[in-house]
Amino acid sequence: MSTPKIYVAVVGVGLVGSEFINQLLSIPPATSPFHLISLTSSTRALFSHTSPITSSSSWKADLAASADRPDLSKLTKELAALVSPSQKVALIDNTSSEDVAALYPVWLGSGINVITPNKKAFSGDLALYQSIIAASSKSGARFLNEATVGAGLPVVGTLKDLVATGDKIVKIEGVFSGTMSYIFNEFSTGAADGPAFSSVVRIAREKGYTEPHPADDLNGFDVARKLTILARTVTHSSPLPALQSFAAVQTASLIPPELEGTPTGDAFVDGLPTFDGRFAQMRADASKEGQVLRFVGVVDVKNGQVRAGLEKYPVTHPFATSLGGSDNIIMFHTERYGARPLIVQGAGAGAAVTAMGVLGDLLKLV
Ligand SMILES: NC(=O)C1=CN([C@@H]2O[C@H](COP(=O)(O)OP(=O)(O)OC[C@H]3O[C@@H](n4cnc5c(N)ncnc54)[C@H](OP(=O)(O)O)[C@@H]3O)[C@@H](O)[C@H]2O)C=CC1
Ligand SMILES: N[C@@H](CC=O)C(=O)O
Ligand code: NA
Repeated sequence: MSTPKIYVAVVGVGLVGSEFINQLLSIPPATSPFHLISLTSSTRALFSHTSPITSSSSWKADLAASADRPDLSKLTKELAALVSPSQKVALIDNTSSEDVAALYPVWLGSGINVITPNKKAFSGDLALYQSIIAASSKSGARFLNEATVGAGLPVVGTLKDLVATGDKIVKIEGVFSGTMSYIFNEFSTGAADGPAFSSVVRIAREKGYTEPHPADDLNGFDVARKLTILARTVTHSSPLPALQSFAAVQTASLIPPELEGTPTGDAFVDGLPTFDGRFAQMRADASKEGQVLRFVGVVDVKNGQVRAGLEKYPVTHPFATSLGGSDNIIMFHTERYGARPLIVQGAGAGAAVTAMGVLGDLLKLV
């Protein structure tokens, strides 16, 4: 008897969610190990496990035409009823919602596997993270979150493998934000002048690199969340204390105080040009010293420190010479790798590479 196809439910159909659905549906149905049975946006829902969604050209219109409103507790019951020893079910959270993240223990406890690029659950309150781990180990359902750090780049999986095989992590450092990478690769090249800061932020947003609210990138919280996810992954094998939340990371925000609390991303980006002069001055100062600006993060396991901020690097440093676009670069300094760290580098944001990371995780359930 052949294994039944895995039922897949998607919550969140924005940039990453839409691309994920299209990548999933591009696997030929005859060979696909998945049945896409449910879609939930912030306003509409579709559930159809007897007649799965197969068309990448019509799912958006079908969802928009649905009379059903989103109801995650109903969805939970419907999915839990499908779980059996021979039937796997996966919920893909493609939102950045804390409310959705808070449901992971319930889903995992019901045997529903959770796959997500959403950082909130793994970098927020330690109690939520611990209840996710407990629910997963009790039911055997898996949570997979490769795309939470470095988008599709193999960062979380690499770290898990290093830890599981007994290597000792000394330090993880690098450029962890696709948005910050793009901004500073374009803005600070070593020259004394260049494009306006606000204009590169606007382009990063148009390219789909930023969080739904770009202030969540510029305040350093997105990097702090990624560092928390990595720090928690190494904690059980190191002297680094488990971070209570990403808020415990030493983070230097780039948000002008006057723009703190700006409610919408549009208003935030519209308000930035007023402060272009401040950023231009920082670029000119770095340039005078033969340096560039880069926003970096460090999980210093040996010294028990986790921090993120804007730093200056010589124009000859790899952070200045080898990064382009939304590139992330992550260096794992470990006992086994010695003086030459294991390095992962490549695009660290954008819908296509992030959705690939999510789909890659889903394929691990097969
Ligand atoms: N973009 C990127 O490069 C990367 C993104 N990520 C992560 O991927 C996730 C998605 O990002 P992205 O696609 O760019 O963001 P988007 O804002 O484009 O998409 C998020 C979607 O989630 C929807 N949503 C919010 N709350 C709910 C809810 N309760 N139920 C159903 N849908 C909901 C939003 O709807 P509405 O707009 O109507 O509120 C929106 O369509 C985020 O967690 C982000 O951090 C990770 C790595 C890289
Ligand atoms: N906004 C994030 C998206 C990926 O996590 C980034 O810019 O890195
Ligand atoms: Na990744």
